[in-house]
Amino acid sequence: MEANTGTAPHTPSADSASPSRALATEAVHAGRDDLAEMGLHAPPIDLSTTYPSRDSRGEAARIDAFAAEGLVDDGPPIYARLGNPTVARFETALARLEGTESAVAFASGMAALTAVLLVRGSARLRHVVAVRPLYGCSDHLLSAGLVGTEVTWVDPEGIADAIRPDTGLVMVESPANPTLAELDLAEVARACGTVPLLADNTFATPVLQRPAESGARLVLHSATKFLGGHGDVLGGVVACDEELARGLRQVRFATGGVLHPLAGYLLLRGLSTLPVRVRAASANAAELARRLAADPRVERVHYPRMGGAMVAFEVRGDPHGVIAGVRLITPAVSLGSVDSLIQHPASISHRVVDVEDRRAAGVSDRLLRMSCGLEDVDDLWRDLDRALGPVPVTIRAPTATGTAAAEGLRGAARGRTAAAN
Ligand code: MET
Repeated sequence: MEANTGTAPHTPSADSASPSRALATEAVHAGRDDLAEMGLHAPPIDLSTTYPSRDSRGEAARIDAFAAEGLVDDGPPIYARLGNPTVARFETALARLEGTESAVAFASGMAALTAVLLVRGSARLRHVVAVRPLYGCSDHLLSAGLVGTEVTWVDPEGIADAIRPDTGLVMVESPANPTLAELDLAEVARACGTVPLLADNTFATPVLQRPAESGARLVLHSATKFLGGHGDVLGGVVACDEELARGLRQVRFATGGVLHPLAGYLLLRGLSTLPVRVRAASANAAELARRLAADPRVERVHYPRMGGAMVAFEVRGDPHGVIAGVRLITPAVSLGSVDSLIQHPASISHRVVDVEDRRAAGVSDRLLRMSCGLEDVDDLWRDLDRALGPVPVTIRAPTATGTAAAEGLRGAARGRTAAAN
């Protein structure tokens, strides 16, 4: 049971006043700074749905403050939909890793994105400017206008011109799901002017990139992926300034897409190994990207300049055959686990995107997306090699096309990734 000690574990920025510490240190200590004082080592899990209080007048005032302004104080949360101390530890830690004032956690990445759209929409800023590709369900949520938004899709160069008086958000993902295309986030942020930029940082993680340092006001994660890291917890989180966080807490309270405390515990635990996992998985991905780029059965390889655990590649043969052929690598959607996963975006992660839009965004029907885990790289290659099938005698040598892909592969070929620097 999490004790309500007055150390405000459910105040997201509770330990943001501590001096700047390196990412590896924050990963294992942030969100846990009060534990020694409490006589604990492992973070406690608070499963309470409600919190007793004999002070109804005080609770009324606190509910007013929370509902009207998203304000959190040092007291217990009243009811689990307002907040939870275990979840707040994860929020504190993630905000520290992303270098933001606050973070607000949700039941999933899609619940987190929905809350952002609702916050902006409630200020009558319903228009969103977005750059493809995004994760398929993010694209679908915007395109279908399911929460009342209207989207204008643009190339990065078209962002400034697409902004209107009612634009409430610019949304990008870099490296993008699933093509791994990279954007210059500082340049994108400049093009946004005063409109908040939301950067989906799920693929990079704060280990490789901290979008807030480049001017993104909102940093989105599907926490299900690298933050959790073990494929056993669903969650989402937005790292941002406290002003936006208050709006997000109000929406979370009103709509109920809260993160379960056990998930909060697992995500906090996942963060402690995030830097080590991302670096090890990146080394595997860089090596596989290099081997794939040299393979005649592969048409094109996409690997980000910044490195990372994701690699995408277009096969000359049948992509479904590769999915059916892997034995060590798990043929499943999702990413960021300790074990390797592979999926066919046109069939799964980007199925809900209109086929023409999908192809125009570079998501070809022959594209496969692999999330590299921590296995031995030679075992992974043996599995991929077998799944790719026999080498036809007549086919050409592969090429790495696209500037990011080509640059990334040159980096990979040198055995260099951003994570290793
Ligand atoms: C339900 S499909 C996708 C899940 C996850 N966001 C992915 O890109 O793999």
